Order: sequence, then structure tokens, then C-alpha cells
Amino acid sequence: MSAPADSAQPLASTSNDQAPTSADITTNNASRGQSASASASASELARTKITLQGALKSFQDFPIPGINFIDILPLFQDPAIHNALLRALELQVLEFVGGLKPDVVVGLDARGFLFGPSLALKLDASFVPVRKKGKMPGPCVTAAYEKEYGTDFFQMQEGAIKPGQKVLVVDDIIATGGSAAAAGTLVKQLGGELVGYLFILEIAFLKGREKLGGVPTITLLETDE
Ligand SMILES: O=P(O)(O)OC[C@H]1O[C@H](OP(=O)(O)OP(=O)(O)O)[C@H](O)[C@@H]1O
Ligand SMILES: Nc1ncnc2[nH]cnc12
Repeated sequence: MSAPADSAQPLASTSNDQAPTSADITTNNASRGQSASASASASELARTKITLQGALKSFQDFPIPGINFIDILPLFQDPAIHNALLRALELQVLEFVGGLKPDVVVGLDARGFLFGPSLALKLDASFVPVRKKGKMPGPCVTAAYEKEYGTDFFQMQEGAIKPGQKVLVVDDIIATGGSAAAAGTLVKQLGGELVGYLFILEIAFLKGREKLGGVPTITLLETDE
């Protein structure tokens, strides 16, 4: 999509141009013997995805030329959409991981902090942050990474995850996958069992999930722009 610099555009989607229908979403459930309540949840999830997709905006050439920046902040401006987002993430996790509820939700600095703690509460799990280098006290483990528009370092505090805890890593967007892969490395370094990744939006053409080593990865929405 091309747009004048600093001009917000509603985000169109590729695979979600045809917003997921309840039929799409229930396909996986059919073989598991779908209940009426699972079907209702799938319909609710499909409707919510359309609402969420419509609230996203994109900005061409931010933060550097050539990047089409997708802004997820509008999802938090309207309490109804914010609430729908959290409900959709919860449904998506429960559908995806089945009985394997995570013990810990790990959120990535900074946009993973916008919904990670709320989701952790809904799942009755702990919340643990991954922060950019130099923000947290005490001994930390560190990983360098590359993302779509630069390089950085992530850290976690030693002892923040207990060995063997099941960990779900959450963030707003997966682009190249560099940030998420670095977070996964830190989780494993602390002895956590990485059970999955969850993102609000996947920028599919950047193929970030290929960096995640086959760890189960859920994304609510997808775009190819
Ligand atoms: O898949 P990748 O190419 O690694 O990019 C995705 C990451 O980039 C953004 O964070 P950013 O580093 O811009 O930090 P912010 O949340 O503090 O803005 C985004 O919130 C993800 O964390
Ligand atoms: N295109 C993009 N839009 C928003 N956040 C991002 N993080 C990495 N790439 C991004």
C-alpha cells in the first residue's frame, strides 16, 4: 500500500480480505467433535477478527523509509474493542493449546506489555517481561537480535521463570521474527518450556514464523502489506 508519509490508512488484509468465516475456524474442531459452545466461540472469534482488522491503521515510511508501519494502538482506544481483543486472544489460546494452559505469559517490550498482563490474568498465569537492554536491575540474561527496522538487545531477569514452567510468548506483531526468536532463546536459557507464541498480527510476507523453530504459533490477524 502506498500512502503519503504520516498519513494513516485503514489496514487492508490479504488472507483476511476474506475475513475468516465460522466455517474456516470450525474446520479444525470438526474432527475433535465440536460442541455447540465451541461453535459459538468460533463465530464470536470470527466476528471479532473483522472488527479488530478494521481498527488497525498503517503509516508508510515510519520509522524509516520503506517500512509500512502497522499501528495497533487504536485497538486500545475504544474499551469495547480492547475488551473484544482480550476475549479473542483468550479464546485463541484456549482453542490452540487445548488443555495445555501456560504457567507464564512472557510479553515483549513494549507493545507486548499492552495486553500481556491482562491476558495472563485471564489465563490465571504469571506475567514476566522481556525488556530492552539496561532497563531491569539484577542479573539478567541477554540476547542480541535483528528486527524489520534495526538491531537491539533483549533481557530477562534470572529466576523470572522457574525451570520446567510452560511459557507462552506474546507480542503485538511478528514481522521478521527476530524479536520473538530472541525472546524464545532467553526463555529456554532460563529453563522454561516454550509451548507457543501468540501475536495479534502477522506480516506474512516477511516469513517471521520460519525463525521460530517450529514452536506452535498463533496469530489473530494477518496482512501481506
Ligand atoms: O518481527 P520483528 O521484525 O522482530 O519485529 C517485531 C517487533 O518490532 C516491534 O517492536 P519494536 O522493537 O519496534 O519496539 P516497541 O514495541 O518498543 O515499539 C514489535 O512490537 C515487535 O516487538
Ligand atoms: N511494519 C511494522 N509495523 C509495526 N510494527 C513493526 N515491528 C516490526 N515491523 C513492524
